[in-house]
Amino acid sequence: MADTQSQALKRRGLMFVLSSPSGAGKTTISRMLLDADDSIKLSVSCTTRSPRPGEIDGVHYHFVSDADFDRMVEEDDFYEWAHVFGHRYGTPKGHIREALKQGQDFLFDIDWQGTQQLYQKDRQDVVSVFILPPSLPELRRRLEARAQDSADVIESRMDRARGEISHWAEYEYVVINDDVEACFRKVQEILHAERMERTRQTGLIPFVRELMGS
Ligand SMILES: Nc1nc2c(ncn2[C@@H]2O[C@H](COP(=O)(O)OP(=O)(O)O)[C@@H](O)[C@H]2O)c(=O)[nH]1
Ligand SMILES: Nc1ncnc2c1ncn2[C@@H]1O[C@H](COP(=O)(O)OP(=O)(O)O)[C@@H](O)[C@H]1O
Repeated sequence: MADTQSQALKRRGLMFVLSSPSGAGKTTISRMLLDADDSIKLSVSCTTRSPRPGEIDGVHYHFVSDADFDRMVEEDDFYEWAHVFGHRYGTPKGHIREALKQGQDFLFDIDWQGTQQLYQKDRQDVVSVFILPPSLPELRRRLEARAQDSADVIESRMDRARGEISHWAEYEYVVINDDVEACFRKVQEILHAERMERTRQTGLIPFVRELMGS
């Protein structure tokens, strides 16, 4: 039987935010979600940090110079931006607002500062999820196993982890990333449930009118 709700009813898109201390697994979970779900697109951020091995410009980040970032700030091209780990990161405005109206969902891998800015601008469209590591020693193991940062960068990420974790209660959902598959399924369930949230389903009013014959 056709699923009327997912096929026919119009829906406003949502801004699905994943935050965590560095190394807790938000990039891994984001990639699993993007692979599994054609209806959500990554909001590709700009950053002044250098690419890690395997990162592709325009796919994982737009890697920009300090001067380019300055120009984008001046021209008001960012939806939100913040200083993180001595670099700047920002969400380019692009066509996000227009696309949300058309029902497009966006995934944001951003920190707590960016999440606060989205809350202030578009609270009703934001669904926020904080990913916690099972323990701090495990967080360190993951940063070391990722093997993409020098020892002093790992130290500085560990130093900042407590500060980032202290923002956990500003998020609507909190998931512990112990087993990666289990964590992914929980995050996916949150996304599926939030798509059904009544006020996002803009097609419900005409549907119910017709259902009731008025
Ligand atoms: N506010 C904000 N934070 C961002 C943005 N893009 C990435 N971040 C955050 O910057 C932090 C550092 O990201 P990254 O250098 O990729 O390291 P990671 O934490 O190991 O993935 C993470 O907390 C990201 O969520 C953005 O556009 N805006
Ligand atoms: N549940 C998990 N168990 C073990 N290793 C994990 C788990 N989730 C992620 N990892 C690994 O930990 C490292 C950091 O994950 P990553 O997704 O890059 O974190 P973040 O984007 O939050 O910095 C990666 O090497 C990743 O493969």
